[in-house]
Amino acid sequence: MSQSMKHPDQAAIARIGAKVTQRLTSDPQAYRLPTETAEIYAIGDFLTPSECARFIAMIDEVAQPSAVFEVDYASQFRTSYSGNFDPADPFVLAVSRRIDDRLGLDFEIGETIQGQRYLPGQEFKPHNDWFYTDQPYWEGEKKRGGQRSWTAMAFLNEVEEGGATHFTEARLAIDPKPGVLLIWNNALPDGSPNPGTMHAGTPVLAGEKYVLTRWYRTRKWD
Ligand SMILES: O=C(O)CCC(=O)C(=O)O
Ligand SMILES: [Fe+2]
Repeated sequence: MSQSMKHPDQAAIARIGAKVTQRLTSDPQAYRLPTETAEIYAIGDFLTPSECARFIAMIDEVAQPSAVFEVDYASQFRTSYSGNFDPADPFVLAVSRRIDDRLGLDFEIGETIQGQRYLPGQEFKPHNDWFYTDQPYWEGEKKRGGQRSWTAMAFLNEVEEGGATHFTEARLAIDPKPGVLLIWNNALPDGSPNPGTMHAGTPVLAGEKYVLTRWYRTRKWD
Protein backbone atom coordinates (compact mmCIF):
# COMPACT_ATOMS: atom_id res chain seq x y z
CA MET A 1 0.00 0.00 0.00
CA SER A 2 1.46 3.38 -0.94
CA GLN A 3 1.85 6.28 1.48
CA SER A 4 -0.84 8.29 -0.27
CA MET A 5 -3.40 5.45 -0.10
CA LYS A 6 -3.64 4.71 3.58
CA HIS A 7 -7.34 4.06 3.87
CA PRO A 8 -8.93 0.76 2.87
CA ASP A 9 -10.66 1.01 -0.52
CA GLN A 10 -9.32 4.55 -0.95
CA ALA A 11 -8.45 4.35 -4.66
CA ALA A 12 -11.77 2.77 -5.55
CA ILE A 13 -13.68 5.33 -3.48
CA ALA A 14 -11.86 8.16 -5.27
CA ARG A 15 -12.78 6.65 -8.64
CA ILE A 16 -16.42 6.20 -7.65
CA GLY A 17 -16.46 9.72 -6.23
CA ALA A 18 -15.29 11.32 -9.45
CA LYS A 19 -17.69 9.28 -11.54
CA VAL A 20 -20.75 10.30 -9.55
CA THR A 21 -19.65 13.93 -9.31
CA GLN A 22 -19.41 14.08 -13.07
CA ARG A 23 -22.83 12.54 -13.44
CA LEU A 24 -24.52 14.87 -10.96
CA THR A 25 -22.87 18.04 -12.19
CA SER A 26 -24.28 17.34 -15.63
CA ASP A 27 -27.76 16.69 -14.24
CA PRO A 28 -29.73 19.95 -14.48
CA GLN A 29 -32.09 18.77 -11.73
CA ALA A 30 -29.31 18.09 -9.22
CA TYR A 31 -28.65 21.14 -7.07
CA ARG A 32 -25.30 21.33 -5.27
CA LEU A 33 -25.72 22.66 -1.76
CA PRO A 34 -23.71 25.79 -1.02
CA THR A 35 -20.82 24.41 0.99
CA GLU A 36 -17.26 23.40 0.27
CA THR A 37 -17.12 21.21 3.37
CA ALA A 38 -18.87 18.29 1.77
CA GLU A 39 -20.25 17.39 -1.60
CA ILE A 40 -24.02 17.37 -1.10
CA TYR A 41 -26.73 17.50 -3.76
CA ALA A 42 -30.50 17.66 -3.72
CA ILE A 43 -32.96 16.57 -6.38
CA GLY A 44 -36.55 17.77 -5.93
CA ASP A 45 -39.59 15.66 -6.80
CA PHE A 46 -37.47 12.56 -7.14
CA LEU A 47 -40.33 10.49 -5.72
CA THR A 48 -43.98 11.15 -6.48
CA PRO A 49 -46.49 11.68 -3.63
CA SER A 50 -47.95 8.22 -4.23
CA GLU A 51 -44.51 6.60 -4.15
CA CYS A 52 -43.83 8.38 -0.84
CA ALA A 53 -47.15 7.12 0.55
CA ARG A 54 -46.36 3.58 -0.54
CA PHE A 55 -42.96 3.65 1.17
CA ILE A 56 -44.48 5.10 4.34
CA ALA A 57 -46.93 2.19 4.53
CA MET A 58 -44.07 -0.26 3.95
CA ILE A 59 -41.97 1.36 6.69
CA ASP A 60 -44.83 1.01 9.14
CA GLU A 61 -44.72 -2.72 8.38
CA VAL A 62 -40.97 -3.36 8.64
CA ALA A 63 -39.81 -0.81 11.21
CA GLN A 64 -37.97 -2.11 14.29
CA PRO A 65 -35.81 -0.22 16.79
CA SER A 66 -32.71 0.86 14.85
CA ALA A 67 -29.41 -0.86 15.45
CA VAL A 68 -26.23 1.05 14.73
CA PHE A 69 -22.81 -0.55 14.49
CA GLU A 70 -21.40 -0.98 17.98
CA VAL A 71 -23.94 1.41 19.39
CA ASP A 72 -27.36 0.06 20.05
CA TYR A 73 -30.79 1.47 20.34
CA ALA A 74 -30.66 1.50 24.13
CA SER A 75 -27.85 4.06 24.06
CA GLN A 76 -30.26 6.62 22.58
CA PHE A 77 -27.86 7.30 19.70
CA ARG A 78 -30.33 6.35 17.01
CA THR A 79 -33.78 6.25 18.48
CA SER A 80 -35.74 6.01 15.24
CA TYR A 81 -37.27 2.78 13.99
CA SER A 82 -35.85 1.31 10.82
CA GLY A 83 -36.09 -1.70 8.58
CA ASN A 84 -34.77 -3.11 5.36
CA PHE A 85 -37.30 -3.66 2.62
CA ASP A 86 -37.59 -6.92 0.77
CA PRO A 87 -34.85 -6.54 -1.88
CA ALA A 88 -36.87 -8.67 -4.31
CA ASP A 89 -39.95 -6.42 -4.10
CA PRO A 90 -40.41 -5.06 -7.65
CA PHE A 91 -41.32 -1.57 -6.41
CA VAL A 92 -38.24 -1.39 -4.17
CA LEU A 93 -36.10 -2.73 -7.02
CA ALA A 94 -37.43 -0.16 -9.48
CA VAL A 95 -36.78 2.77 -7.14
CA SER A 96 -33.33 1.39 -6.26
CA ARG A 97 -32.46 1.29 -9.94
CA ARG A 98 -33.75 4.82 -10.42
CA ILE A 99 -31.44 6.04 -7.65
CA ASP A 100 -28.53 4.02 -9.11
CA ASP A 101 -29.15 5.57 -12.51
CA ARG A 102 -29.23 9.09 -11.11
CA LEU A 103 -25.84 8.56 -9.46
CA GLY A 104 -24.47 6.41 -12.27
CA LEU A 105 -23.61 3.57 -9.91
CA ASP A 106 -23.95 -0.18 -10.30
CA PHE A 107 -26.92 -1.80 -8.61
CA GLU A 108 -24.74 -4.43 -6.94
CA ILE A 109 -22.74 -1.98 -4.80
CA GLY A 110 -25.88 -0.53 -3.22
CA GLU A 111 -27.19 -1.79 0.10
CA THR A 112 -30.87 -2.69 0.16
CA ILE A 113 -32.91 0.46 0.74
CA GLN A 114 -33.61 1.02 4.41
CA GLY A 115 -36.69 2.83 5.68
CA GLN A 116 -36.76 4.87 8.85
CA ARG A 117 -39.47 6.41 10.99
CA TYR A 118 -38.97 9.00 13.74
CA LEU A 119 -41.68 9.84 16.24
CA PRO A 120 -41.59 12.95 18.47
CA GLY A 121 -38.40 12.95 20.54
CA GLN A 122 -36.63 10.48 18.24
CA GLU A 123 -33.41 11.36 16.46
CA PHE A 124 -30.22 10.07 14.87
CA LYS A 125 -27.33 11.83 16.60
CA PRO A 126 -24.38 13.31 14.63
CA HIS A 127 -22.50 10.57 12.81
CA ASN A 128 -20.66 9.70 9.63
CA ASP A 129 -22.01 7.06 7.29
CA TRP A 130 -18.52 5.71 6.52
CA PHE A 131 -17.17 2.86 8.58
CA TYR A 132 -14.43 3.31 11.12
CA THR A 133 -11.95 0.79 9.79
CA ASP A 134 -10.20 0.41 13.14
CA GLN A 135 -13.35 -1.03 14.74
CA PRO A 136 -14.09 -4.77 15.07
CA TYR A 137 -17.15 -4.52 12.78
CA TRP A 138 -14.89 -3.54 9.87
CA GLU A 139 -13.65 -7.14 9.53
CA GLY A 140 -17.16 -8.13 8.51
CA GLU A 141 -17.99 -5.04 6.48
CA LYS A 142 -14.82 -5.24 4.46
CA LYS A 143 -16.02 -8.62 3.15
CA ARG A 144 -19.54 -7.36 2.45
CA GLY A 145 -18.68 -4.61 -0.02
CA GLY A 146 -16.17 -2.55 1.92
CA GLN A 147 -16.26 1.13 2.69
CA ARG A 148 -19.33 3.25 2.03
CA SER A 149 -18.91 5.69 -0.80
CA TRP A 150 -22.11 7.68 -1.40
CA THR A 151 -25.39 8.04 0.49
CA ALA A 152 -28.76 8.73 -1.11
CA MET A 153 -31.60 9.61 1.25
CA ALA A 154 -35.17 10.59 0.40
CA PHE A 155 -37.63 12.47 2.56
CA LEU A 156 -41.08 10.91 2.37
CA ASN A 157 -43.28 13.34 4.29
CA GLU A 158 -43.71 16.81 5.67
CA VAL A 159 -42.71 16.98 9.34
CA GLU A 160 -44.78 19.28 11.53
CA GLU A 161 -41.79 20.46 13.53
CA GLY A 162 -38.12 19.44 13.76
CA GLY A 163 -36.49 16.50 12.00
CA ALA A 164 -34.10 18.46 9.78
CA THR A 165 -31.06 16.67 8.41
CA HIS A 166 -28.26 18.71 9.91
CA PHE A 167 -24.77 18.65 8.41
CA THR A 168 -23.02 19.90 11.50
CA GLU A 169 -19.61 20.69 9.95
CA ALA A 170 -21.12 22.24 6.85
CA ARG A 171 -23.60 24.13 9.04
CA LEU A 172 -26.51 23.24 6.81
CA ALA A 173 -29.87 22.06 8.06
CA ILE A 174 -32.18 20.65 5.44
CA ASP A 175 -35.85 20.58 6.33
CA PRO A 176 -37.73 17.49 5.24
CA LYS A 177 -39.62 18.00 2.00
CA PRO A 178 -41.44 14.98 0.57
CA GLY A 179 -39.96 13.52 -2.59
CA VAL A 180 -36.58 15.26 -2.24
CA LEU A 181 -33.54 13.04 -2.70
CA LEU A 182 -30.40 14.15 -0.84
CA ILE A 183 -27.14 12.73 -2.12
CA TRP A 184 -23.73 13.10 -0.57
CA ASN A 185 -20.22 11.86 -1.07
CA ASN A 186 -18.92 10.41 2.18
CA ALA A 187 -15.35 10.81 0.95
CA LEU A 188 -12.99 13.54 -0.15
CA PRO A 189 -11.76 13.63 -3.77
CA ASP A 190 -8.71 11.55 -2.76
CA GLY A 191 -11.01 8.79 -1.49
CA SER A 192 -10.36 9.29 2.22
CA PRO A 193 -13.31 9.65 4.62
CA ASN A 194 -14.59 13.22 4.77
CA PRO A 195 -15.21 14.37 8.37
CA GLY A 196 -17.17 17.26 6.83
CA THR A 197 -20.02 14.87 6.12
CA MET A 198 -20.91 14.63 9.81
CA HIS A 199 -24.70 14.78 9.98
CA ALA A 200 -27.66 14.16 12.23
CA GLY A 201 -31.35 13.49 11.96
CA THR A 202 -32.38 16.16 14.46
CA PRO A 203 -35.17 15.34 16.93
CA VAL A 204 -38.70 15.37 15.61
CA LEU A 205 -40.61 17.81 17.81
CA ALA A 206 -44.10 17.33 16.42
CA GLY A 207 -45.56 14.97 13.87
CA GLU A 208 -43.47 12.15 12.46
CA LYS A 209 -40.70 11.78 9.95
CA TYR A 210 -40.19 9.07 7.34
CA VAL A 211 -37.08 8.69 5.20
CA LEU A 212 -35.44 6.05 3.09
CA THR A 213 -31.71 5.57 2.63
CA ARG A 214 -29.59 3.74 0.09
CA TRP A 215 -25.93 3.52 1.07
CA TYR A 216 -23.40 2.59 -1.57
CA ARG A 217 -20.28 0.55 -0.92
CA THR A 218 -17.15 0.13 -3.00
CA ARG A 219 -17.62 -3.42 -4.17
CA LYS A 220 -20.55 -5.81 -4.50
CA TRP A 221 -22.65 -5.67 -1.35
CA ASP A 222 -24.11 -8.85 0.14
O1 LIG B 1 -32.92 11.09 9.09
C1 LIG B 1 -32.03 11.84 8.74
O2 LIG B 1 -32.23 13.03 8.50
C2 LIG B 1 -30.64 11.32 8.62
C3 LIG B 1 -30.59 9.84 8.33
C4 LIG B 1 -29.19 9.36 8.21
O3 LIG B 1 -28.27 9.95 8.68
C5 LIG B 1 -28.89 8.11 7.48
O4 LIG B 1 -29.85 7.43 7.08
O5 LIG B 1 -27.70 7.79 7.31
FE1 LIG C 1 -26.37 8.99 8.15
